[in-house]
Amino acid sequence: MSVSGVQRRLSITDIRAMKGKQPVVSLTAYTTPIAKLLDPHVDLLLVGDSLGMVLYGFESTLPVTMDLMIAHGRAVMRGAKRACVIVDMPFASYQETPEQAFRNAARLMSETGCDGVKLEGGSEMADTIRFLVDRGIPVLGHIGLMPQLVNAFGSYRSRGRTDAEVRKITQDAEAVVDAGAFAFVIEGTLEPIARQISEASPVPTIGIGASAGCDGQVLVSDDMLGLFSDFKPKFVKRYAELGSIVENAVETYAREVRERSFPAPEHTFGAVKPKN
Ligand SMILES: Nc1nc(=O)c2c([nH]1)NC[C@@H]1CN(c3ccc(C(=O)N[C@@H](CCC(=O)O)C(=O)O)cc3)CN21
Ligand SMILES: CC(C)C(=O)C(=O)O
Ligand SMILES: [Mg+2]
Repeated sequence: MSVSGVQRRLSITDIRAMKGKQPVVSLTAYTTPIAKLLDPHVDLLLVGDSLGMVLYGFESTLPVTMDLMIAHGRAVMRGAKRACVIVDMPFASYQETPEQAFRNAARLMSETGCDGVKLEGGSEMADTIRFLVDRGIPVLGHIGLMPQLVNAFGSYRSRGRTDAEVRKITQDAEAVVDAGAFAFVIEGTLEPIARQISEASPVPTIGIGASAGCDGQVLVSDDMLGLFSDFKPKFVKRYAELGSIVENAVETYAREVRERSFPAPEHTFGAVKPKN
């Protein structure tokens, strides 16, 4: 609560201060109604570029644009009263130069009102992260499996299986922390490495497919709610089966329309009483 008594959203300082104290609870949100439902229960709402695959049916996150991220960022902000809101920087909006990254990150911040941005990359993005942080844009890092690199890696296979990968991920964690990230996502990484990185990190790590060794967890909401099932990675736990619930509801509706039992008199304006 602020002095005015109006409830304020958690800041990036609040999130960073959770290190060593309590787990950071995070889920993705792309729309106002879902943001409203999740907001009271999570610390951080992530407007992920996964929306390209989940909402738009793209085969990867690469076709996602700045305009899409801004539209969904604005939608989520309208539903968030308590949670910190972070918006993903889409592919090709930050990799060119730190200046390009600043221009686009600043648009995400000013046009959505979000609290910070997330970008994928380790040591190769450290200068960019530092450039943004120094200019007032909080950055959530993202290392390990980086979906925007799917064409370079050829798959969404978990990371940390070779000594070279372990060294690279460990260096990436250090680089992202040194560059000033307030926290970072570790995706698709074997437990021992994720645990070791988390123990060494002064800022919270937020895992997805990266074990309970991380300081917090994030999942794609549609995955954990059973709404998205084009693929089901090993790390997803289904907390609900909303897909089946939707199927059953639509099946019943279709049957009732075909047998003319819907709409009933209670759904009808000026209903004509049946003659007996
Ligand atoms: N709905 C959704 N959930 C996600 O977690 C997610 C997205 N979309 N889009 C962006 C990336 C892509 N992600 C993915 C996509 C597929 C697998 C997957 O199928 N993993 C397999 C192993 C694949 C392999 O070995 O080649 C698994 O069993 O976990 C994992 C992460 C994670 N992110
Ligand atoms: C799953 C999270 C970390 C993400 O980057 C996304 O949803 O795009
Ligand atoms: Mg993402």
